Amino acid sequence: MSEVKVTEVARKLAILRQRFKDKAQSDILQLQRSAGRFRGGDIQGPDLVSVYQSLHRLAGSAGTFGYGKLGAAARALEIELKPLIETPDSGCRVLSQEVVTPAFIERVEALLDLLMRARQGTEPVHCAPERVDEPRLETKRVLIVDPDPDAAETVANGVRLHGFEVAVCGSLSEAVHYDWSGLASVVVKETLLDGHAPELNGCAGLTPMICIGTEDSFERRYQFAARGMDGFIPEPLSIPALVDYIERLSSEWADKGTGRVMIVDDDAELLEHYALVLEQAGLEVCGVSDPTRILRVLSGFRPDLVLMDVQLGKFSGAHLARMLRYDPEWLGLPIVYLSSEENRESQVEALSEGGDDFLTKPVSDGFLINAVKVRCYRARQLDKLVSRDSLTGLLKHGVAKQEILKEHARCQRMGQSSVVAMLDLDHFKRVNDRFGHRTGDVVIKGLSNLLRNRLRKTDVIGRYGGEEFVVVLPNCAADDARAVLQSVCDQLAQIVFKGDGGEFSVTLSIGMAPLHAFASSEDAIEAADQALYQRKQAGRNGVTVAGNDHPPERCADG
Ligand SMILES: Nc1nc2c(ncn2[C@@H]2O[C@H](COP(=O)(O)OP(=O)(O)OP(=O)(O)O)[C@@H](O)[C@H]2O)c(=O)[nH]1
Repeated sequence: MSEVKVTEVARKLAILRQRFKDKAQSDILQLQRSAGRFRGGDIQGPDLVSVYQSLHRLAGSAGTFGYGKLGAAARALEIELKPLIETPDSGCRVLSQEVVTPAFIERVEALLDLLMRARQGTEPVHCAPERVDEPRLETKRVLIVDPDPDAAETVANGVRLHGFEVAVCGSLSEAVHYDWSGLASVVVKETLLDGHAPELNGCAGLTPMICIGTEDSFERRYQFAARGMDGFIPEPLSIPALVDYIERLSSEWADKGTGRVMIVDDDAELLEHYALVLEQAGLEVCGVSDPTRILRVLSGFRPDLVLMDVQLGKFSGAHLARMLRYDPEWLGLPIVYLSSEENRESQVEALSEGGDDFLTKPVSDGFLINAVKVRCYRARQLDKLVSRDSLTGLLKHGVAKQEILKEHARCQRMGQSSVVAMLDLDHFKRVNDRFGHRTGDVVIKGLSNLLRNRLRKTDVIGRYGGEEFVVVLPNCAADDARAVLQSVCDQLAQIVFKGDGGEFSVTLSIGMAPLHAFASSEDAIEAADQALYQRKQAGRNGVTVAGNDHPPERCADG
């Protein structure tokens, strides 16, 4: 996040803090009026309830805005008052004499002092956003650090064929001056890690670092881990295996820093505060203050996680959580209550209705960021397990078809053009027969990685069957799609794979069709499949567009 943006966030947080202070002051004045009545022996049930609610609000929010002592004092009073609120009228009258003592009333009156003292700066206030510099990854650029320029260039060329931009450095001191932001990985030759490697101090956590080396032993691996390496890959180096490693690490890292969070809280200042803090840490946030809008917002925003207050005016967060689970689509959605409820029994009760966890208010900004990121990360990993193919990480057949259906509907609605394409590796059976199934798997992963890197983030890429893939290029004219898909064929053909029986390369056949031009997504897929069949008939290795009158040019059969 830029300095300007950090200052802007700090400015907004300061405004929120002032709003909280004004509101808290009027709440506390109200509390003092009630305390005055209590002193005169006028202790009424409704008055007690409203005092309890004000204390509860202060206890939950004051800490977040930097008034820790005020929050703690309100919390202590709230806890003492709670049994009174839960006791029937007759018992309440007896109990109130024991609880609402002169000392209790004095403590209520002293709340204003705690608010004012903080204003005069006698209470340290930690309200500025805690800066959390997260690595923001684009999985496109790789830095190779190897003192041997020829070896470095060979690796770089291999990795480039998989769709990455690659830069090369000869030493760590040169590497640390390179811009690491947005790197998918830094690949380091093992010899550079012998000795102290002080250049790497402070680099851990910036971007995934992978070591390549000849000696694969416990001692060596441990040494690399101590130097901050996130991965190790032994030589002789297989470029597809290295690319696969880079893909895996960079996708894990990218997931760690991101997430979509929906916050449901009827306290406007708190809601805005949480949203600013989380957005500043790189999360996408959608705030909902009116619980009746939850379902509508959920469908549009599709969060990884919901943070929900337990009491939202007349609505109970626990009931809302139960209601969300009516829809199978939201059965797996993690719901975390953000509440000042500390009582374990009440927490368990709320959890049993459909929530997954509790974060007790007030939470520090840093704790909130980490707690949310960890939960978003887990939710995304789980979602991947369900919707993604385990070998390639691409969308599974059914999920891909759903996405194509959605894109078809979008095209119809917006009048835009998109392209659907079916891709099939050529003579793949021969690869398996000659080099074995495991080598065949490396080829399938190689093509998946190439597709991920060559296509846009918004494109749909699915594994349709064994060695068959489907892609959708939204908002793309047929000529542009054809050029991109042809370049995928060309790049794949240049990649050299290694198997037990020697080196080899593979080719790819593609059939494509304009998604928007068909009445249904099924029809468009069928047309792309027919075009793929034509390409296979006409010699494979290339792209055929559905509906082209003349048969495709015949290519040399791979
Ligand atoms: N290694 C590996 N092979 C697979 C996987 N899924 C399917 N296959 C293999 O892919 C091959 C597909 O062979 P065919 O359908 O005959 O097609 P082909 O040999 O690619 O020939 P053309 O498509 O006509 O060019 C079969 O040998 C399958 O076993 C997989 O996950 N891993």
